[in-house]
Amino acid sequence: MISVDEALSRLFSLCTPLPSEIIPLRNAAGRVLAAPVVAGLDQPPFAASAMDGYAIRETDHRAETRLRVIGEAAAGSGYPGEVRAGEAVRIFTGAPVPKGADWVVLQEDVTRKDSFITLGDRLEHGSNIRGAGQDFKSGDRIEAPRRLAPADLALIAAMNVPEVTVTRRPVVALIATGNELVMPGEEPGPDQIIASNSFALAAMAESAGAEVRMLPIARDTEASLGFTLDLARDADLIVTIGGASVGDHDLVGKVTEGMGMERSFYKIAMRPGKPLMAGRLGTSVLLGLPGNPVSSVVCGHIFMLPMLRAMQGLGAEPAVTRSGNLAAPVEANGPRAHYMRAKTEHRDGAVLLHPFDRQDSALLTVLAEANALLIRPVGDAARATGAAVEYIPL
Ligand SMILES: Nc1nc2c(c(=O)[nH]1)N[C@H]1C(S)=C(S)[C@@H](COP(=O)(O)OP(=O)(O)OC[C@H]3O[C@@H](n4cnc5c(N)ncnc54)[C@H](O)[C@@H]3O)O[C@H]1N2
Ligand code: MOO
Repeated sequence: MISVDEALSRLFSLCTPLPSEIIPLRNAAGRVLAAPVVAGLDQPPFAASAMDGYAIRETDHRAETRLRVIGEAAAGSGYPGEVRAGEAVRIFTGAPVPKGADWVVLQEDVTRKDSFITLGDRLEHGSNIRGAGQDFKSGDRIEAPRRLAPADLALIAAMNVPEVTVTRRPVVALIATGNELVMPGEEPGPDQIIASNSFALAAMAESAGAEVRMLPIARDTEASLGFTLDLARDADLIVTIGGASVGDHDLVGKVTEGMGMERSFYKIAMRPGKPLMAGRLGTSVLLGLPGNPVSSVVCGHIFMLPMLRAMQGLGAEPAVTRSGNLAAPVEANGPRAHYMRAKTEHRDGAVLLHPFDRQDSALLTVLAEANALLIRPVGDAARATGAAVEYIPL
């Protein structure tokens, strides 16, 4: 059995960044930038007022000065003339500051009578002017790769860039396997259960930017599995669920190899997740997850999500880990790295981890309560309350 790190590094070597495509900015949320975005203008393009008030000269910004109002500047329609000493232009937030003016006095700080204003006796500091290009300048860049967050979309829009070059979404084909499975909403037979894992895995893959195809459940026959795998041929990543272990009905390894899969590995020193398998099948990468619901989802976090990020050009990075402290003692760990379902508690600036008592890899109720995977390294000794540990936030 290879280690989790070795498995991940073999998986990364199967994943190459996908080609890029140009898409409208409106559709770019969550996509990964594949080419830099270059600003087409300065922002703001002109010195702009940050407040509603009066544009004046700084030398007139003196308590109780009286100034003549000579015109108005609003957002979208500036004042065409110049502000001279002793003059003011009524100005609104976002309007270009007229020539000659280098200060905006707040309307709250003046009294207006007819076409004159008188500044108060207590004046605020600060010019209330946003300098041209103070946010960004023409030619400034947003570098790739970068997953586009909502604020990035606003920034790109402000740069006057209506389309972006992004990495194509990885196409993920999800195949649940097993005679015992029926889809939610169907009537299970006496020996059957509901297929559940695919729903978590589909949601996870989609949140990582993938396009997911949930294929029909494959039955435990070579013909059914072969037929369903054929439907997945054009996917970038084929994820099978179940049928990975050593039972007579665990056919994924046999069938995929019969179809020409070059196996990269089978079985890893991980709990849950031991019977993980991977390889290349035609132009796809195949990730064979164990069927136990928790095993498949944990492997989804540790392997599938980093693979999807690598395919989108975000580099070969494992799941993010954080440091915390045990809120309860844990027993010594065995020969497989254990990813224990746990819940975090924030206390006095530290993160405390409460591992769940029940760690059976079939317990979806526990998984749904967990927000962390507490990592127990291979052969780790028993640890007392307070011991420093690493965890993966879920
Ligand atoms: N003799 C051995 N038996 C087992 C071993 C072993 O080393 N020797 N490993 C165990 C471990 S660890 C795991 S993990 C499981 C994984 O087995 P499979 O990948 O072959 O999974 P299945 O047998 O198909 O299913 C396991 C379990 O999960 C249920 N399942 C499967 N798919 C789904 C689904 N899509 N949604 C919900 N539940 C699903 C299935 O009904 C089984 O109960 O093998 C151990 N056995
Ligand atoms: O590897 Mo299995 O997932 O321990 O239950």
